[in-house]
Amino acid sequence: MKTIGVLAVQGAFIEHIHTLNKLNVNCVEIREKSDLTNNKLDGIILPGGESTVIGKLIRELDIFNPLRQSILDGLPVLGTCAGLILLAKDIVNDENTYLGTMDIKVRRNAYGRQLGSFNTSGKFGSLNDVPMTFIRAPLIESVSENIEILSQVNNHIVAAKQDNMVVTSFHPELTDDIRIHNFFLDLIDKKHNI
Ligand SMILES: NC(=O)CC[C@H](N)C(=O)O
Repeated sequence: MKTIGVLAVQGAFIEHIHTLNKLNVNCVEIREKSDLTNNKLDGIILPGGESTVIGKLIRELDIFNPLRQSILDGLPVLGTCAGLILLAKDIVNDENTYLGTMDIKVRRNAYGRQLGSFNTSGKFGSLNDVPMTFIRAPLIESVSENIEILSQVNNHIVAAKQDNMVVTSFHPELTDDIRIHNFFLDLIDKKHNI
């Protein structure tokens, strides 16, 4: 059985755990450094929430360096919403970057206040009609050529993959649809070559 860590310092981590519980995997909440170092993780999920807060907390809790190194070493990671922002190498409207492991340029809160939250559905890779919940979501403004675009909504990139890293600007954990989490588990099985 796979062991999946879920970064659990702030944000919508419990919803990811509820989804993973439907998928017959062992879940570990990552709240401190030892949770990362004492468990043999097959993958990790960085949830939505507030990227500035999560970014600050992982530094304070000493999670930042081992987490970043594990991702650079190939640990499969699914970053949703704030998790996507944490992984981006370039954040156009934030003076900081956080883990900075993925070759994407993102804009935080890209839909503005009026359209801050909405639901839609769309294609994700080979999957159709995937429900997507956007909450003050970031957009991927540009990607380098080593990135596979998995989903676009209204001509905006909302999901992408680079090697061991998959990101969505929406929240797959806030719907009953388990296919994106399954996609992530498949990615782990196939050693990133989907
Ligand atoms: N739902 C979310 O994760 C929103 C992300 C948030 N706007 C941020 O910048 O961190």
